[in-house]
Amino acid sequence: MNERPDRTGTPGGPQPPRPAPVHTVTPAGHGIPVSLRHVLRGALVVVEGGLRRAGALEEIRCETGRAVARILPGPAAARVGDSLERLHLHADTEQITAIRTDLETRLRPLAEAVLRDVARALEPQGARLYLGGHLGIRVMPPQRSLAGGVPSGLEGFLTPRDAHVDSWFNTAVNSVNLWMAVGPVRRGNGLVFYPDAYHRRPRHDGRHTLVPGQHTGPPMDIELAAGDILFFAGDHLHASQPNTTDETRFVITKRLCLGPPRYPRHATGWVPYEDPRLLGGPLEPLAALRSRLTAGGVRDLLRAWPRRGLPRRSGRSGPAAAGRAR
Ligand SMILES: O=C(O)CCC(=O)C(=O)O
Ligand SMILES: [Fe+2]
Repeated sequence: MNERPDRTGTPGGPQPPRPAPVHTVTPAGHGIPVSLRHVLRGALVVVEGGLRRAGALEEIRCETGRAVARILPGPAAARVGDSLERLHLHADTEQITAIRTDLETRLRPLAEAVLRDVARALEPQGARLYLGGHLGIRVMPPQRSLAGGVPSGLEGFLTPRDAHVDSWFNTAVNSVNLWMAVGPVRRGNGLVFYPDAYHRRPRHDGRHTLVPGQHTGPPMDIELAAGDILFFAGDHLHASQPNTTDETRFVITKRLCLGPPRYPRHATGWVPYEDPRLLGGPLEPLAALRSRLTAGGVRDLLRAWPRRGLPRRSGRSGPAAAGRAR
């Protein structure tokens, strides 16, 4: 049974998650039939094989294989081979952490290309889309294999992140999460959602912790095949499922905003979203301006100024530069 840290106000204590209701769509020749409005109303939508478009899944897995070969001794890397799900059998926690960190740099251009491709392929949304600077490389080994000095600050990336809403951190409230399965996601190593809590604005402690005792409704989990992309509203209450399976779970996350980003007043950070029309041209340096010229963007400048002067343009360059949104 999956044990979850339980801050949620489920009467009678923690309940095992039930399968979440998801809408499954298949990309067709003309594009990806997903309405982001529907997602922002709370729907969980799976785009079957979305990451296989343009061979992205294979490229990501190959690049990951190269990271494994750079960090593990030859024989261990050979034993991992194509089976990234078995990484924890041949790499210790420190090595997995190093591979994950390496991938934050190596996979960034590819993940950005996937996001641009998906945004282009989506059915017309009736509003401009903005591309999030966030990149999440989420390599989650089975809990029982994590040993020794598990580094802090990697909750949601290497170790489980408790129930949260993404905009408590740095994302916009109108942001949609693209949770892209690089390997299979099982019940027992994925995400849990609390759909009843969506739109109820669950209270948090001012940082990233849910105030206990609130009604969140029952937890629901999901299963994905390698290559599937789950679209969900980042402001769904959700949590990592502590990995009780025998497989390392590997997911990459990017984000899209429907319309100009709106940041909540009490966010602890800020992440840029870029106007794709300006990317790749002379106006590219202005691509994140729309998200900078928001109350959240200005608050972030004021927060950052005394510490490090004016920040650079955006989080697109440099590993984990935009701060890690959860
Ligand atoms: O993958 C996980 O365990 C956490 C994911 C998450 O919180 C997110 O994508 O916002
Ligand atoms: Fe999250």
